[in-house]
Amino acid sequence: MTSKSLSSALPYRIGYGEDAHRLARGLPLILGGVPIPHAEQGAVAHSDGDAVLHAVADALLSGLALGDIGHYFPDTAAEYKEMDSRIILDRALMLVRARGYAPVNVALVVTLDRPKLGPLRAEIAQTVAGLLDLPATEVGVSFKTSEGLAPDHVQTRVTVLLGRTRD
Ligand SMILES: Nc1ccn([C@@H]2O[C@H](COP(=O)(O)O)[C@@H](O)[C@H]2O)c(=O)n1
Ligand SMILES: C[C@@]1(CO)OP(=O)(O)OP(=O)(O)OC[C@H]1O
Repeated sequence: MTSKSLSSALPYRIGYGEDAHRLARGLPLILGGVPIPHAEQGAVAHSDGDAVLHAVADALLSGLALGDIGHYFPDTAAEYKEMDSRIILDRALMLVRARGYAPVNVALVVTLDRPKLGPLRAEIAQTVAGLLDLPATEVGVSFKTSEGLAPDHVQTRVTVLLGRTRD
C-alpha cells in the first residue's frame, strides 16, 4: 500500500500545535477561554492572547495540513486587535469539519510559573471541551512551571486526534 492510499484508508489523523506569549503587568491572562484570577501578569498579544486556544486551533489545522492561525488571522490586521480567541478556534474547527473530520481527544500542557493553575484544571478542561463539542473527559490538561527559567512567559503545547466523520 502506498503512503497516499494508506492515509485515505485510515480514519484518524494527529495534529500538534504550540503557542507562546510574553507576559507583562497590567494585562489580563486568559487560558482556554478562562480568565485567570489574581494573575500578576497577562499576555502581550494582538488578540486576547489566549495561548491555549491558539495552540488548540493550530493543532486542529496541522492535523489536516491546513496551515496555522496566523494564515487565517494575520497579526497585522487591525480587525483582529484584541479579538476573542474563541473566534479563532471556531474557525479552525469549521475548517476541520468541512473536510469531514472532528476532534476525538485533546492533550494540552501549559507552562507557566505563576499563578498555580491546578485549581482551574476542571474549568479549563470543561471550557475547551465545550468549544470543541467534546465531553470534558476528552480534554487532558497538564501544568508545568519553567522552574524559573521563563518567569515572564506562557507556553502551551497541544496534541489532538482527529477522527473521520464521513467517507
Ligand atoms: N502554573 C502552574 C504550574 C504547575 N502547577 C502544578 O505544580 C506541580 C509541579 O509542577 P513542576 O513544573 O514543578 O513539575 C504540578 O502538579 C503542576 O500541575 C500548577 O498547578 N500551576
Ligand atoms: C492571533 C493572532 C492574530 O490576532 O495574534 P496574537 O494574538 O499575537 O497571537 P499569536 O499566537 O502570536 O499569533 C496568531 C495571530 O494570528
